[in-house]
Amino acid sequence: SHTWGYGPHDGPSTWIESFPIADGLRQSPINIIPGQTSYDPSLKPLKLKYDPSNAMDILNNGHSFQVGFLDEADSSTLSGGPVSGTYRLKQFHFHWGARDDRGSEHTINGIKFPAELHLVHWNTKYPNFGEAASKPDGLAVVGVFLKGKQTPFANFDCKTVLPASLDYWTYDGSLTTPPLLESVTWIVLKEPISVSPAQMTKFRSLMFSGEGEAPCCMQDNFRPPQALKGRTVRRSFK
Ligand SMILES: COCCCN1C=C(N)c2cc(S(N)(=O)=O)sc2S1(=O)=O
Ligand SMILES: [Zn+2]
Repeated sequence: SHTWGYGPHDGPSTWIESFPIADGLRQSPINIIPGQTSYDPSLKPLKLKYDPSNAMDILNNGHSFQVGFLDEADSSTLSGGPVSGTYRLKQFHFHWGARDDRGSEHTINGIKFPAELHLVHWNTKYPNFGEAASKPDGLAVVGVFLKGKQTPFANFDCKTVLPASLDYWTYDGSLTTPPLLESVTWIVLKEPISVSPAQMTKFRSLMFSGEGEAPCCMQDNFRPPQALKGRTVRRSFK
């Protein structure tokens, strides 16, 4: 089928039919094995600057929901960390499971979290997002695990969404959804943030299906871990 999804007939195992790069050398997500990562003292601290006034819209794109940001200026940016230059925030979105025992895309020692947040940034050395998305250093996505916990969840503001620690793992990877472009420097934070059961229920009440179609709950919208193929995963912390 020309559209891709997460079901039995259009899910991750079928994507290679339309996107041969699915079996490429730097595919994402991956399973992170902390004992097999290498500490790189030359890695700089992550520098994240987010301006809530840049938030523009929220959209159900049929495979997640995403919050879009105005990216005409360097007001919401990522710099430092494993990247050089300045990357602008374009959108953030989530991946989650039908139940709390799965949902994240990256895993740690095979452990899946209930959900994972992706903050997508593009390299301002390129003229726009579309150009950047096809370059090996074009995108930088910050991945944040969500773990279950009874906790009130204030209004969603990028400043409050990040955990206390910005310690991270980093590796060269790809988009985890078609077109699976191998243009992403992945920066996966070690410390998860908390999300309440009510929040997870809200995620699972979203729909893959559109208006007037048979309702199909949006859940299990995650790609399983892909082969490392010789890549090194570096960490910013001892
Ligand atoms: C030219 O545009 C190519 C596609 C653009 N994007 C669509 C996605 N599904 C997508 C998934 C992303 S993820 N799950 O790897 O962070 S980032 C991202 S995205 O960069 O915002
Ligand atoms: Zn994602």
